[in-house]
Amino acid sequence: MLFLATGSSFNSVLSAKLYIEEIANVHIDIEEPYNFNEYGKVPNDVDMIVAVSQRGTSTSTINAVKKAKYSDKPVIVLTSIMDSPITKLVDNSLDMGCGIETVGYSTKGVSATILSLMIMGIDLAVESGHVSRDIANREMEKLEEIVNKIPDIILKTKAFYQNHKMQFDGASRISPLGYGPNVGTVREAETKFTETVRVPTQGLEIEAYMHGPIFELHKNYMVIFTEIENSGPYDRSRKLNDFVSQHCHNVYTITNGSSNNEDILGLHIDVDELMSPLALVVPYQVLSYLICEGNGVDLSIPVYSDFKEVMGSKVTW
Ligand SMILES: O=P(O)(O)OC[C@H]1O[C@](O)(CO)[C@@H](O)[C@@H]1O
Repeated sequence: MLFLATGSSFNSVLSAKLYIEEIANVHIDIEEPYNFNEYGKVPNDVDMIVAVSQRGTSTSTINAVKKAKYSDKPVIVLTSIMDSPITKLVDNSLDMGCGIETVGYSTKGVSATILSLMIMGIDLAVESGHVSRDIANREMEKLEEIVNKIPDIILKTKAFYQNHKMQFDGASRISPLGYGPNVGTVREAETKFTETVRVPTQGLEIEAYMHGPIFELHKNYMVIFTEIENSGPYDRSRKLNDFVSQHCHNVYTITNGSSNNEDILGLHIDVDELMSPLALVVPYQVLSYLICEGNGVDLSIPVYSDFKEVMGSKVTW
């Protein structure tokens, strides 16, 4: 499958990619739509192209759908606005069901995109005979359990922020780090912090961080690890965490596990690693909001009011 998505939608596909690949036994490529338009080709072995655009107005994703339609592959759209411009280009659009994102910065849309994609993966797995209906039902229950935990995750994140308010509000550079499916989570942390908090942020996979970016580490910067207990790379992430902590005063961890360490936000949830971005993205969203509030960032005032018009990055309708 080839996915076309940008910004938070790209990050959401990246967050769900490993789960879909595992449950439905498919391979997924994700392309930035602009790059696809300028340089891309649809590989012969692609069976389906899925364009993801929450609001359905991103110019590059719309143009990518136009180009994708020249291939002989089916093209579908996943969006939250079922009469948005992108939906006019295809016969089949799927509603991610979250409605209009009133805050302007993709938040519930990210959770809805990740959840919709995981449900699509389960449906695909059943339809292709890769898993039984019983297994699919159990997977759906697991997703529901995560969604039900979101209010508690929000509360825990708020308490964690209050304990470290000075550090979060004063952060001058943030490096959210993760691995596996949570590379999508930390990419979204990067998008959310830069869009809203507006401090330099780079979300990276732990091993990629070791190959260059770590050398910018300063004792006053902030590093946030994103960890799933008992996952394959967990020990390696802890080891890097220990190393980084020797050189930086503000090192925190967001984990599904529990901890008495005040620098660890333990969500205390039982979650499959491949589903975990659905839960672990929430603390980053809440922290973005709280830091904005703490720093007096008024999100209703656009930073560059003429940007979209000058660059044509969104279509108006
Ligand atoms: O999913 P959409 O609606 O195509 O938007 C993609 C991205 O465009 C933005 O709205 C602006 O770049 C981001 O907030 C968002 O992640």
